[in-house]
Amino acid sequence: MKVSAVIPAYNEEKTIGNVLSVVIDCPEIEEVIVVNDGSTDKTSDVVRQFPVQLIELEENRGKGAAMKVGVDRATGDVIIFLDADLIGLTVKHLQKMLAPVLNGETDMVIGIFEHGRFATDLAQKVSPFLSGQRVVKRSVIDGLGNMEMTRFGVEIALTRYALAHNIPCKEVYLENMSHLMKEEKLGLVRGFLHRLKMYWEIIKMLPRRKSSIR
Ligand SMILES: O=c1ccn([C@@H]2O[C@H](COP(=O)(O)OP(=O)(O)O)[C@@H](O)[C@H]2O)c(=O)[nH]1
Ligand SMILES: O=C(O)[C@@H](COP(=O)(O)O)O[C@H]1O[C@H](CO)[C@@H](O)[C@H](O)[C@H]1O
Repeated sequence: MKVSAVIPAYNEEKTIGNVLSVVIDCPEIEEVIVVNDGSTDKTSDVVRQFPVQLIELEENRGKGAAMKVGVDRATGDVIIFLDADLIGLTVKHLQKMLAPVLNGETDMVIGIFEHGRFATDLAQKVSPFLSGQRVVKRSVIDGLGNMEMTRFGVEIALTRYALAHNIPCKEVYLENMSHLMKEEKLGLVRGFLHRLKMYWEIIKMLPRRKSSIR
């Protein structure tokens, strides 16, 4: 099975170089596609220093849309999605995530931070289904109709789709990995406001409760 990496990136000039230097060293990954989701920093300048494909979106369209654009360009049967702000990524992490799909054990893998940093470990312990580190068979993604609308709800949408269709899914632990938090990127106040917006985008993808009014 051919593996494509799809990396959505919005203002990640500080971290995307380290992520790409590891991803291009992973022998199982045959193509790497970065989708610059309307960044206003030097994300694209950094990406151009690597032998990867770069797709530029003129405006910010949200994470789910950036991922969909990347999937549409990708030619692999298996897609590994990675965030561009990872800290501590290694080739071993990538191989640990890829193995269960490549050996036929499962159709989706979710990578969970472990022993990285307290705050990011805790977030993923509480809500592992939000993690952006995923390996997914293309056939699964193709079934998800609304990916481009989901923004930060994309992971919940993927997880819900897998549950609804009995698609096998496995979690693997990614030791000593973390990511930059919104508050670290944007400052406490702006970061927190962006966090609230993200939670709203996630909530919108949750199933609606049936009305109790008869
Ligand atoms: O509108 C957005 C928001 C985020 N991202 C990317 O999605 C990944 C996960 O985002 P994260 O949870 O780190 O949120 P952020 O802190 O970037 O808001 C990162 O690679 C971001 O650059 C994106 O492509 N478009
Ligand atoms: O960990 C979380 O609470 C959020 C927000 O992370 P930050 O610490 O604000 O970067 O990030 C996760 O959830 C997002 C929505 O599902 C995903 O898109 C991210 O990949 C994931 O890291």
